[in-house]
Amino acid sequence: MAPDSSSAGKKTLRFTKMHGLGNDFMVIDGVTQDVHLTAAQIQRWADRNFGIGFDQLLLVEPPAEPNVDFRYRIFNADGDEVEHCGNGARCFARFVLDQGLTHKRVIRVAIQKGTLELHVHDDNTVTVDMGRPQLQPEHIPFIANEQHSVYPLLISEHEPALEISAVSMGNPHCVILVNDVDKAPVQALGPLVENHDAFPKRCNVGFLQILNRHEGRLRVFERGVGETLACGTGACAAMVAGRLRGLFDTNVTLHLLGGDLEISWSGDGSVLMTGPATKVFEGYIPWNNPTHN
Ligand SMILES: N[C@@H](CCC[C@H](N)C(=O)O)C(=O)O
Repeated sequence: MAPDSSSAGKKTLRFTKMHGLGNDFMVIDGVTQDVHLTAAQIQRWADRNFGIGFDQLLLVEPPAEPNVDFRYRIFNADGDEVEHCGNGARCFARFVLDQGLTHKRVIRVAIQKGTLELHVHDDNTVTVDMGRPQLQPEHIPFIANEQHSVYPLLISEHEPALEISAVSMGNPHCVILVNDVDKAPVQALGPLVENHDAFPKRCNVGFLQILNRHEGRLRVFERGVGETLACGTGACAAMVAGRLRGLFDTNVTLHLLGGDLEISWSGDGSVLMTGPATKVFEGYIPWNNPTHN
């Protein structure tokens, strides 16, 4: 019998552990469970030694507006709520189908900024319409006087400025072209760029190696997490950066540490992302609903 997961007093919370190419998630059904989370609680669960361990926590809630099926909220491992998560969106779609929360194969979901449409295919991959990239500096946000596809970013007085692209996929991304991702200084540069003054809301930092017009390799140092095995919004931002520089065609396969994503962008309109979503296990965790203390 399942432990008592009712939300009155000190009980348990039902969750599912999932991943999209190794970018891993604790996914919580906030439709049938009454869930209120604190940043400290999320940090404890995210801990890979003392908690469940994950890059992001995904909270699925009933819709708050018409014409959408659900609302889905995203929290980084550091407890901050963020705007968007591409790998998480695919896992969200699999989750609501697996849990019987919907039978639809085309699902509309509200995120912090706007609405996503997700298509679940027969092979269980999911295509997500990730929306239009935003390039105006004030929308990223990025400090610059005018919009360019490449900006100089000074990290140290003693080093030449980095050449970066700044892209919002709803969340802020900085994309740096490198010759070989295996040798990219991800751990050294990642935190410096993530917290650079030019990105007032911090940023996710992508290191992109172009292989040819249809293929690239990508590593991402994620805001609020560190390097992850894959980043869906990061892959879309890398596609946009590569295309703005004239280096990618419309359909590109991006090889991430955890596997491949297919990204399409015509140079205008929405970016489409297709990839897998995998369930690992379901569990219950002791939980004291903070609103019932
Ligand atoms: N892993 C994600 C992105 C999650 C949010 C990101 N760390 C941020 O702070 O914006 C993805 O697959 O897109």
